Amino acid sequence: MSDLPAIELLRLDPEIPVPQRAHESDAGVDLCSTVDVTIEPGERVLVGTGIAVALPVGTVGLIHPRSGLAAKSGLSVVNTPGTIDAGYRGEIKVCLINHDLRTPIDIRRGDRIAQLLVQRIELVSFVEVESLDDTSRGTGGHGSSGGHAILHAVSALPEEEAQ
Ligand SMILES: O=c1ccn([C@H]2C[C@H](O)[C@@H](COP(=O)(O)OP(=O)(O)OP(=O)(O)O)O2)c(=O)[nH]1
Ligand SMILES: [Mg+2]
Repeated sequence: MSDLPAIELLRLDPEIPVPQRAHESDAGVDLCSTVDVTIEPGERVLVGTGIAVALPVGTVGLIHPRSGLAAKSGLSVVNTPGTIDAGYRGEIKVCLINHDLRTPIDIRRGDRIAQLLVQRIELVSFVEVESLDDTSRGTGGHGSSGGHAILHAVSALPEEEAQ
């Protein structure tokens, strides 16, 4: 499916399965927790996956949350997407967070907690200049083009409540 060579993968914890795609065209392979842990509402915890990889130079590994767990329980990844550098040979770890306001999340050893995507990247260089070219966007950002749901919600309120 990819013209990259198969990526060397080390199981640091032999009981953890080799990461798999749930379906052959899925973007990510699922990563499992090596530990049992309970994440309290609003808390975060760094969890090992028992996996190390040797990514080819010119690629990056990205750690994404799993949408099912996010929707059902509020589980996410603090630094989503996590960046796995091509030169990194340590254990892939996932910084999980419980976004639910009330309910703790129980993670069991072997649970699929996140997914690893591998993407090609450009190892660009940067050159310092005195000024940048003109564009239609210019320096506008952070909502300069409008159309934000929160603004619609506020403007839909009766005038005294919107103050
Ligand atoms: O979710 C993640 C993110 C990173 N890493 C590992 C692989 C990555 O190559 C290394 C460094 O990650 P990053 O550059 O995001 O962290 P940093 O805080 O900048 O650390 P460093 O100074 O080591 O680059 O940590 C993980 O295992 N999981
Ligand atoms: Mg870094």
